Amino acid sequence: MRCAHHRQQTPFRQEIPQVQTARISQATTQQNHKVMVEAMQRHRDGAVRTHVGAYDEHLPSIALSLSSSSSSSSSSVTSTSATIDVGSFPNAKPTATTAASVATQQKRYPSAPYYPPYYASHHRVGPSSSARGMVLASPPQKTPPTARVPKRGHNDINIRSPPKLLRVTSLPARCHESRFAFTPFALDGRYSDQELQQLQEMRSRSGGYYPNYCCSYPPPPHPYPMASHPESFIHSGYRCAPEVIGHPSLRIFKLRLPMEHLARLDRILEGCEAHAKELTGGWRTELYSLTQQDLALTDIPGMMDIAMPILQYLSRCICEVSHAEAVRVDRNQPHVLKYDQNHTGVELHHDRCDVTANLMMSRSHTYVGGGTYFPEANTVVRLKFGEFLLHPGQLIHGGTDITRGTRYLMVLFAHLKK
Ligand SMILES: O=C(O)CCC(=O)C(=O)O
Ligand SMILES: [Fe+2]
Repeated sequence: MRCAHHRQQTPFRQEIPQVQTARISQATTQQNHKVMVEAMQRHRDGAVRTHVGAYDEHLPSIALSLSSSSSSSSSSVTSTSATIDVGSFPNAKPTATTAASVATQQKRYPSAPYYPPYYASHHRVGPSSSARGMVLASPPQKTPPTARVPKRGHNDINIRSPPKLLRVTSLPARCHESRFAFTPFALDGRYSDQELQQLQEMRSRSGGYYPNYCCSYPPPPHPYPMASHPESFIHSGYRCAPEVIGHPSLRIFKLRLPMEHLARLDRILEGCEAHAKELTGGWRTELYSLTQQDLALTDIPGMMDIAMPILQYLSRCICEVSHAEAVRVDRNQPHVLKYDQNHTGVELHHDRCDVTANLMMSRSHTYVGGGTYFPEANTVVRLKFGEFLLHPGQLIHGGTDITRGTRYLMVLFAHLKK
């Protein structure tokens, strides 16, 4: 049965990597600010939340930076402040702050030349003289502010529609003495305030990525680690700690099938290839609209019996990482997806399910290229034989092209029962 909408293309997201690139390469220009604001306006509809007062480059696709500092000499920077019109958002009101995580950062890196980027008190946040506007600016600081935690509700602003950049001004500042700028984030509602704080925690670990690092970003003390709070769980004697890919809030997990199930993967592939030979279209079953070579195991006699232990294992893992009691799978699940020279990859899209499982059925030496690309994690995940990925179906991802060989995945679209 054809299910044209199961993988949904999301064209507005596809442009985001460009925005990211623009920010990395030329984020110090006013033009870039404009580009980003326009991008934000283009890509966001409905409720947009602008988070004022924190840098975060770990939201590459949703954090659109309007602030910048560029080295004009070894000891000075030019920072930019801007005016945002919030007059058209009558419901603008403060919400929670992320400053607690700034304090945590300071504790963690006490000797680093790290200045908490923002506190509400450094900004003049409030209606400007033009009644319709809100001026966000921060006076230079003579001394680095000490860690302190503003009350919740200081420096975030909720708005109902995208902000409008009215004016950008450049202000001189002394490096390591002050820092003033701000960063509106456009958030799409999937992030809670708590998650925002976690995201904020990661900011200083990406030295080099953000162009301002020269001034106040300490070098990362260690590479971006696995989850700070890895979720581990036990299955039939197995202790399994999923590796977290990207930021934990993205909920991308890499796991492995137990060894005893691996041989089943080869048997399933043999069954699929034999079955495809019998079909007029071969692998071209038109099960889905974006991926082009898929076979539903339910259509191949005997296959579900072989796949059942794997399916159960995947389901249990999905339950564990999602805190769900049970999973329900769609029709045609699991299915096997084949990439070869006729179908090399799949564009950015999201899957119409709560959790997607992608299980690698090919050995790494049998193909070149290929991987699961998550723009929000800025990562291409390459699985080894028997490894599988769990990710929210709604998280944008794509399959990067293979350039040689054949890459098979077992894919499961799952819905959670809580
Ligand atoms: O090729 C991949 O790794 C991703 C496949 C995918 O996104 C899908 O099957 O929906
Ligand atoms: Fe997908």
